[in-house]
Amino acid sequence: MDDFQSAYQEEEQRLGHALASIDAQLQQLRSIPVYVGDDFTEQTLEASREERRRKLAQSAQEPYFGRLDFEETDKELMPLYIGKLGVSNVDGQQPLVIDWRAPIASLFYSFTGGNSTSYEAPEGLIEGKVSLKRNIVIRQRELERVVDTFSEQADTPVVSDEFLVYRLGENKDNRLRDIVSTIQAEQDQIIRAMKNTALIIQGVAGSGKTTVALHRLAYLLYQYKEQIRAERMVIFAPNMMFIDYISEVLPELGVGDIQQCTFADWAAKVIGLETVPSDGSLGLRRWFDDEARNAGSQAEPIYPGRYKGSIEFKELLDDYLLRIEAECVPQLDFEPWDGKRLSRNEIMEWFEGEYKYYPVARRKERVLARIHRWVEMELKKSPSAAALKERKKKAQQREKAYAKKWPDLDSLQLYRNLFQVKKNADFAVEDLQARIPTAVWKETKDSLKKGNVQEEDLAALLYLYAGANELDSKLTFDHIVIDEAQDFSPFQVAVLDRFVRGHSFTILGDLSQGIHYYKGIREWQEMQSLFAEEETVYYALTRSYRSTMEIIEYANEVLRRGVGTDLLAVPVFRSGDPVHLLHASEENKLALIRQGLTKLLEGQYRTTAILTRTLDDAKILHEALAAEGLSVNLIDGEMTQYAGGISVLPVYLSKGLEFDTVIVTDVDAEHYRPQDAKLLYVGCTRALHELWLLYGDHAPDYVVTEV
Ligand SMILES: Nc1ncnc2c1ncn2[C@@H]1O[C@H](COP(=O)(O)OP(=O)(O)OP(=O)(O)O)[C@@H](O)[C@H]1O
Repeated sequence: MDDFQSAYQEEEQRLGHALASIDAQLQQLRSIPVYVGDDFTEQTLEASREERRRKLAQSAQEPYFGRLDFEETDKELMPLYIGKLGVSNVDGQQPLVIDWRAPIASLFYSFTGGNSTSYEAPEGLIEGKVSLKRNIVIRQRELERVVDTFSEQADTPVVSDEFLVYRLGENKDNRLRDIVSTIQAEQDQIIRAMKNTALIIQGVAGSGKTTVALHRLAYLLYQYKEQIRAERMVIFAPNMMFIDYISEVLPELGVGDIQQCTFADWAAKVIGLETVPSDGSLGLRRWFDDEARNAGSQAEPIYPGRYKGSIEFKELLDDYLLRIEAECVPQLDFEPWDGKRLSRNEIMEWFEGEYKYYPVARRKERVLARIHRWVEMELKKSPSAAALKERKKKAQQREKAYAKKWPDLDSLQLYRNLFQVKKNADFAVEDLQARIPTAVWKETKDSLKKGNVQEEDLAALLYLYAGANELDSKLTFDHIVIDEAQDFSPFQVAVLDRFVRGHSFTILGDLSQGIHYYKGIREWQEMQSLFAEEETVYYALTRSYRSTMEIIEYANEVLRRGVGTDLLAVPVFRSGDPVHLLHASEENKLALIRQGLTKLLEGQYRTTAILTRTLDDAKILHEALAAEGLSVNLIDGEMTQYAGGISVLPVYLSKGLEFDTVIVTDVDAEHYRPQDAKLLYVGCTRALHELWLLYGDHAPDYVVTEV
């Protein structure tokens, strides 16, 4: 019997033993009648039994995916079996399967060869030696595959990528999946990083940023179970379709209830806007489809979105908030009835003294309540019942009138005041206005006048809200994930920092995919500088797991030529077809697209994207393909679900997604301007196995047409 056969047999036996133990525990739990009564203690016990039943039933299908033989210094060698959920043996004394998030399981991911290794446990650093790292595929209780990625016995004992490459070669369906069995060391480091840190992650396309962020949430919930709750964690994602695309990973990891939304949806809810400002799809269209808007301009223009997302604007609002506080109390005494007076000085004393540490809207509320109490005390001193009645009536009217003299501290009203939308401003703002670029000021004022709030105004509105009001604990988070963070502004992150405890952020993105030039960041330093040095850690992920080597090398060349960046992806050694570079004309375009669809139509692949430059192009192509009898989905930015199969979409909406094959159409100078290299890079890097590029007569300089 060779080594492989004996390993397989050994694992088959061990699997039988593990399944028998899990089945026995499950049976025992199922034999306990389900409690349906009203006793609270019994209900709690029943809930925990139900949770165990659910977990054991899940483990009974695929109990583990890896084995690590670890010999702790001066202790016996222990084969550790690692799975998505931890399971003890029948008597509950020994671990049968170790949860992938447990400290010791980190060895499975961080071990990269060598004689000694260590891991961080709650009791300190544990040292020892690894003699075997084995990947085990179990599907529906059957052992399918055993691959040793490290063995001390091997001739060249190094950790190999064999299993990873096997996994990456699989076809994907229309959902992102968990990667617990193949998390790489550099990804593991991010997943297990300390909770109270603002992690900033620059990761090349396909480096697993989104996936890693989702695994990190599962890890944090496991590691800090006493301190955090799933409902108080949030993922900010670019659109609802993307949220649908990632929706299976967390349930696969046994995690539910984490909030997932766009920043605009969440912000509009907090501020109480009736409609969510149109983001993305409309804004993007205007920008990407309007060639004229950029033509010829060399210097960077002032983009209102960049300005309103800047720390400079935040600082202006800090000054504005100080002004609001200083000018909030009306310049008059309060007279509940003739002859009785509460001076403004006294009112100011309350406002500035006792209530000083409350946010201004709360202070206003407190002061008005105090005035009301003062009135009631004074009323008691009335000389007669008739006088009391008369005074009471007057006081009621005057209290109302006096309250109206106070400014409206609703954040939208404050913002409108800053842009002088109202005739009689509550606060003097001329000096502040002078600091806002005129074009931005005018555009914003016009838009607010029409009753419109734009997406780029949301950070400021939230900031005014958070500055003026006491934040309800229901509004604050235990952890915030920001995906595609290169399209976020520093101000957005700064304002989110007000809504999270301990700067607990996972901020991920890729500057090479920063296609929303009019609002995103240019350097990660713009985000890092928001935090003190000890509050933030920066990681760079450079290995790309999604695409074949051929695709990554091609996409890298686009970046090298078009952007001159050094943020290039390093491929995992997985080879596939050369990139299909085809000259296309209006006449043969559909025929070439059909060629690119072959494997999907034959059932070998499950997803193909045809990427156009604009939404209008996508609509036209969608119609043409549908007329040929193909079943094609048009993705237009308004969709909330991603169905897989053949999709036609503008390239800018493909961000974050991936497809077995990608066909990029219209790659010519008319559709791709010199500044669109990043956009093309995004398109190319969506492909897992095949990339087809249909270029026209005049391809931009950054497009290689021969390989
Ligand atoms: N360690 C890993 N093992 C197996 N697959 C992995 C691993 N890391 C990432 N992947 C796969 O690589 C692909 C890309 O992952 P993901 O979408 O999370 O990357 P990303 O960095 O967010 O990409 P992009 O910025 O290009 O949208 C996914 O199919 C994911 O399953």
